[in-house]
Amino acid sequence: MNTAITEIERKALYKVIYSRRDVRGQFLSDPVPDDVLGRLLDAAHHAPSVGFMQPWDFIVVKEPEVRQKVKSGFEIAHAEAAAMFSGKKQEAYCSLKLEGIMESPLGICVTCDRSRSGDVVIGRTANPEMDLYSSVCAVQNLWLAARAENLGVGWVSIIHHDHIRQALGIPEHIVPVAWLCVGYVSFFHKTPELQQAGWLPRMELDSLVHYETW
Ligand SMILES: Cc1cc2c(cc1C)N(C[C@H](O)[C@H](O)[C@H](O)COP(=O)(O)O)c1[nH]c(=O)[nH]c(=O)c1N2
Repeated sequence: MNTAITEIERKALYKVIYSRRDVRGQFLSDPVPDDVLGRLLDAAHHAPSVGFMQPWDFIVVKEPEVRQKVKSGFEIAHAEAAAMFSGKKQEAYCSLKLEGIMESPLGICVTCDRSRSGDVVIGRTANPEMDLYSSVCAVQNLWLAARAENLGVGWVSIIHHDHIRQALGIPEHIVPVAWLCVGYVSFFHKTPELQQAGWLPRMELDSLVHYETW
């Protein structure tokens, strides 16, 4: 099998990477077809994982009542976060739209089972957090696959994980990693919304790349 990537395929991949956005306020209520959802989850499941541990589970949530429980958790953590800023920064924070939990027709919670393949895992012996990073790789695969399907994804982390655990009945030994709002969108912003709002600019790549030593 020829596994070389063609120029058209390469361009498509970079288009997906550069046009992926964190979506908060542009969700449409159109349902996500099951075959499309299946492709997203399968893309996530093909992420790299430490020792091939595949520590993830995916909780697919369509019911508005369940999503409302998650939204309530966001509201609590959002109020706490607002109190951590002051003055103009607080004003700016409060003006940001930072979730689309009820607007998106679908929520997907990505988790990490830290005990999935026993105590000793290849690649995780010196750095036990590698299992969590693996679940984050699954999130990124899902995010990019969604963009390729013209679906928006928004990661909502302004919520205490125990709240998600309770809302979704997640067992004690499983760690919630991400709540993702998923759905079709009216449009994709060209640049990150936080950049557009003047919160932070994109840093110069040159300032972040070091050669040989720091
Ligand atoms: C781990 C993690 C956690 C969060 C995010 C991202 C990641 C990686 N982001 C999205 C984040 O704000 C966004 O990715 C950046 O602003 C860059 O924008 P684009 O993703 O390029 O559109 C995010 N966005 C948001 O509105 N509410 C949130 O709680 C979070 N939480």
